[in-house]
Amino acid sequence: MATTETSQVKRNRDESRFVCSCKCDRRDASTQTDTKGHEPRLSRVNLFTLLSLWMELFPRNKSQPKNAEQAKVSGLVVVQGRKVMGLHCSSAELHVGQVAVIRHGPRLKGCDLYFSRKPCSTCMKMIVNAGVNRVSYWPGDPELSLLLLSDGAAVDRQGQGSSQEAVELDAIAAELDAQVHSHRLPFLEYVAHSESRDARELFDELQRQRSLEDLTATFFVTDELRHQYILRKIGLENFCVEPYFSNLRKHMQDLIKVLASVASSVPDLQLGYGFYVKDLAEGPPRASPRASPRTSLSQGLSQDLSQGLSQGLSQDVARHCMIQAQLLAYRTEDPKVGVGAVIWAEGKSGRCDGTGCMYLVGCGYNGYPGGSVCSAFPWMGSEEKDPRERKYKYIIHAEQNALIFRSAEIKEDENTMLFVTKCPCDECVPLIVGAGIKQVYTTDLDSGKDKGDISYLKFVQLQGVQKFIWQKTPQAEDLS
Ligand SMILES: O=c1ccn([C@H]2C[C@H](O)[C@@H](COP(=O)(O)OP(=O)(O)OP(=O)(O)O)O2)c(=O)[nH]1
Repeated sequence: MATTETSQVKRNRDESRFVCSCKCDRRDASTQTDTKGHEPRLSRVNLFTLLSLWMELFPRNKSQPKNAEQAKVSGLVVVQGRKVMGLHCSSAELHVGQVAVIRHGPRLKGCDLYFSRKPCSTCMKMIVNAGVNRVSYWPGDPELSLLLLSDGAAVDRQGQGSSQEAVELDAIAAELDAQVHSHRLPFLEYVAHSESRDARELFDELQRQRSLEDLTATFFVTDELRHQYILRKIGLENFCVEPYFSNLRKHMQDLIKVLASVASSVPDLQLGYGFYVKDLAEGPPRASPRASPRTSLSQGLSQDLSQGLSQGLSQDVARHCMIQAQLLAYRTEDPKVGVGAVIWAEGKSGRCDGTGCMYLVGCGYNGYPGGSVCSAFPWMGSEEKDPRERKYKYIIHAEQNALIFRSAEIKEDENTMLFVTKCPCDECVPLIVGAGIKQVYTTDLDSGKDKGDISYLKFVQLQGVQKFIWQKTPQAEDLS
């Protein structure tokens, strides 16, 4: 197994990074910021770490029985090279490591796995034997929780680390969190159009605060002694030493803050917004606010599809997927606007995953061609007079990258759904239709605009693909 972590941990356990990824490509090596006055961006490692934490929170059917061993739900991101192969979470019956083995089997060879909790030794032995390149996990309470044990005796041999195991966290650029909240965030921008300033600020603060409290309670071990105890038990005793311990906790808190800001940038249903078929005159919205994820996802869907209709996802699943896309947008290489896209499909089988029968098809963000040096490309927008200095001909759109780097084929008889943080432009609409995507979840803020280099005219006329547009719920609309 090609990993040089043991020596690198020592060299890199400094203020900026705990473990250096020795396989970074040229651009990835720049981590949080780019060279041309770009806004700070998330590093690859931080993106995958945040996605794994977020996957742990995939909306689950509340009536599902608890895992018999009381294992904590975990999230997982499977990455091969530049491609995200899967986003998973554990189910009532299976740990997320088992889900990975079932879903990917031999395809795990050479992959990097990002877990939201240190997996148990049973999962770890299978994963390592599959030939993975690296297993990275969030250094909090592990899957087999040590916080649940009254006498402190670990039931699992948590400390038995393999050489592929690593904790990978990059320092967050100081401005990133502020930027996450001030950036042209499409969903908050929509709110800004429709609410008074006071309502907006209150709204914003409420969401963010609530989100931060919930995420901290889930992912952070507030008590330092407990945290040190956990680190020792899971084989990370080196991180208990200062200044590494404080740095580690600071990195963890910074990442949780970013996740809270991103999550609160897609306000939830309680605040009166959701994804609905746009023209309310067409009848009641098809995405039901109260439907549980699995009921609206799986029941009767193929039947509905054969009639050319689908109910749409439950609001909490749709919002969850949009936040995945919003996280991806923070890897953008466009200095002005980050766009993220994820494509999920609803399979006919494979319910072992905590995501039910939903599986990831692909994901992407807007950026310059892979493997290139982005400073070689023009990066100005429409404000630049010289067309040769504008970015539009070079940047690959989020939807395009999601299709190019997809890890699964799009099947005609399945419901395939695109979640994209910006209204698809005229370059992307034909790709969406041609690829066989059946539903698009997005915002239509740009819809109908023609900016010359880029236009957004085709989406309005798009037929045969259901459009779920982020807007006020019909109930909130009635009240206003
Ligand atoms: O379907 C789409 C449409 C656009 N983009 C990306 C490509 C490009 O990186 C950016 C262009 O965004 P916009 O249309 O907002 O242009 P701008 O020049 O950034 O902003 P402005 O509206 O000020 O002209 O968005 C996508 O990824 N997918």
